[in-house]
Amino acid sequence: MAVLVTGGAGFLGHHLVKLLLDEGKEVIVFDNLWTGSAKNVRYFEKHPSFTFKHCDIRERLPDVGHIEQIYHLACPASPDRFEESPVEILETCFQGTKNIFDLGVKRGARVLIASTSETYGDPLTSPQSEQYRGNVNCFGPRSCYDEGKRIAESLAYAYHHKHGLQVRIARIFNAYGPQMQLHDGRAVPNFIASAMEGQSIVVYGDGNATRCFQYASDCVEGLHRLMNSDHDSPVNIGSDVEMPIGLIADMVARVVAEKMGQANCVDVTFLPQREDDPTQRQPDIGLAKRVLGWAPKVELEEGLDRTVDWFLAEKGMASGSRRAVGGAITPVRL
Ligand SMILES: O=C(O)[C@H]1O[C@H](OP(=O)(O)OP(=O)(O)OC[C@H]2O[C@@H](n3ccc(=O)[nH]c3=O)[C@H](O)[C@@H]2O)[C@H](O)[C@@H](O)[C@@H]1O
Repeated sequence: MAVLVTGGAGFLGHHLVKLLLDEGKEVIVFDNLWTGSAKNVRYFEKHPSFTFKHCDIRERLPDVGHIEQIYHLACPASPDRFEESPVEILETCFQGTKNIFDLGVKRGARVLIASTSETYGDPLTSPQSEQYRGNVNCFGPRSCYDEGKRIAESLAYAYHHKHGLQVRIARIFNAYGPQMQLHDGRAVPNFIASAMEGQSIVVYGDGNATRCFQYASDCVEGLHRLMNSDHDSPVNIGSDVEMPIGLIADMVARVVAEKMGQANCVDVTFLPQREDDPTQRQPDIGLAKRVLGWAPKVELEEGLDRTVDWFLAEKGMASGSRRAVGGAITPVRL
């Protein structure tokens, strides 16, 4: 079976491509390497079932033969990019998604889109179930992504009803893991980068904003199960273990210091909260458990351990033996 992955050179794309190749699929990747990496592509280039097409999904798409499924992941996902390239992100979410849906109709392929917890905006209720309609600011620094992903979901609904396209919608909550860019801008790689470089970790706000981080392999397993399920309404894919960001910063500082054999952790600096940054986020994953038989397996401690090992290896800084670490850890209230 041939499967197309848009954004397959990105962080989640990499893990998904690996899973699909491992199960014997023919995989074609579309990526313009905007936020994805050539290194992620090189990793697979010798695989006989892998094809890479360097292209921008906002433009005319390259020809592909028979494909049965499309995982549509292509879009920058770091809030830093939202501020740099809002127009391009909106174009990707609307025109890019529309081009992919047209391809899905032409080829009779099922399309799964990577939507997001950001469709709930700064939620007024917690945990967020798929029925919650969200609290999104349509005129702010995050709106290109939040509204972009909401229009992508609307397009999925429209194509399903007008053209009979088979759609699957995954609302992904805060994924992290190996293959992220060190300077991606999201919390986990930022915290690891600062700790590895011996710099203070920057936390926006008072450290009490919460997130639930899910490890990459859990996330792509959820996407894969959703694609192969009968469920055509949105499904939350995330961990439901909620933690304050300040505590995650402390955990990262400690893991990096232990692995680098340092006696003290880097400290944490608090800067003002960013505009429209959600203060509380936790998915209700009851639906994913029921209809997909899926729940995340990798605990945060284990996932951070593996992720830090990967970043250290990438930088040629082999992980040292772990030792107890002292130093100032900023206490955080939940
Ligand atoms: O995965 C999701 O559910 C969505 O949320 C993410 O947005 P956000 O939750 O803000 O992700 P991060 O940038 O990792 O930030 C998490 C929290 O850490 C804080 N943060 C981030 C980076 C940093 O250096 N310091 C810091 O305190 C942020 O202000 C925020 O409160 C991104 O928008 C998307 O990748 C994704 O669709």
